[in-house]
Amino acid sequence: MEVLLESRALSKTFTSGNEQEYQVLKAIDLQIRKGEFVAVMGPSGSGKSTLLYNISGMDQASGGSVKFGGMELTGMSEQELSDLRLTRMGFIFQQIHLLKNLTLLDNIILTAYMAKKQSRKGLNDRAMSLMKQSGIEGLANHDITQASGGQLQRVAICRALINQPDMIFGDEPTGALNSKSAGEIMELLADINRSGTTILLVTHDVKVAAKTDRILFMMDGSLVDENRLGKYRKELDDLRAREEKLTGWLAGLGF
Ligand SMILES: Nc1ncnc2c1ncn2[C@@H]1O[C@H](COP(=O)(O)OP(=O)(O)OP(=O)(O)O)[C@@H](O)[C@H]1O
Repeated sequence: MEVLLESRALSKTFTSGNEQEYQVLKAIDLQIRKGEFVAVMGPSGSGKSTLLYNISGMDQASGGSVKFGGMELTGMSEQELSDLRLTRMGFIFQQIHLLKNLTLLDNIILTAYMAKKQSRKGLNDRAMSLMKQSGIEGLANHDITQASGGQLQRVAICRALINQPDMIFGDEPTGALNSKSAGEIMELLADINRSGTTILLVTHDVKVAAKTDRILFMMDGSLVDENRLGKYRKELDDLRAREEKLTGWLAGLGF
């Protein structure tokens, strides 16, 4: 499979208040292939979110290279990065960030509509079809006060998919949900992945990671190990066995 995202010797350094430099990412070499579903795990503060921001062009690396779809991100202007994120990437976070005075459907299409590249009718139709696929088509004209946390995360997933991105980045997308909703969101993401969208997400949750193909383990700014579980097949695979395999692996890494 073709490589979609690649980093080489990616580093990120922050400068603290007293001018001390603090290296959060240390020479990260990473390859994500088209169609993969990858999770990043590791201790708090190990640099997982920073990695996600730097490989998706939300933040600028301090050194090394990041290529997405063959294009070098380091050195792109803010406008170029913003266009790339809007047209080829989708983002989902623990905090959902929806606007309260809009309907859920309008929340889904807002950013794509502001980019003025697609008609309102085309966006509405696509948003409705995504809402249907996500099991929330009945909520199109509701606002954020009329939906549960799990339903709002589905809205955020529809928003992330509105421009048919090549890749979705998720930072703890199930972190604020109860375990039932988290499981359902992961089933939805697994379906989206099966239909071709590459996904990378950061998670602390073994149950979440067990539904991905490959789990990277990050420690102190470096990727130190990975576990290839292979694609999760809902009807055939024993999810409990995948979770146990991961739990044993993580325990071996001291996590
Ligand atoms: N903008 C910033 N300025 C300064 N330091 C930062 C900044 N962003 C992150 N850091 C520091 O970088 C380190 C890694 O943070 P990061 O959020 O990437 O870790 P994480 O593995 O995602 O943690 P968690 O699991 O707790 O979310 C932390 O020590 C954090 O304080």
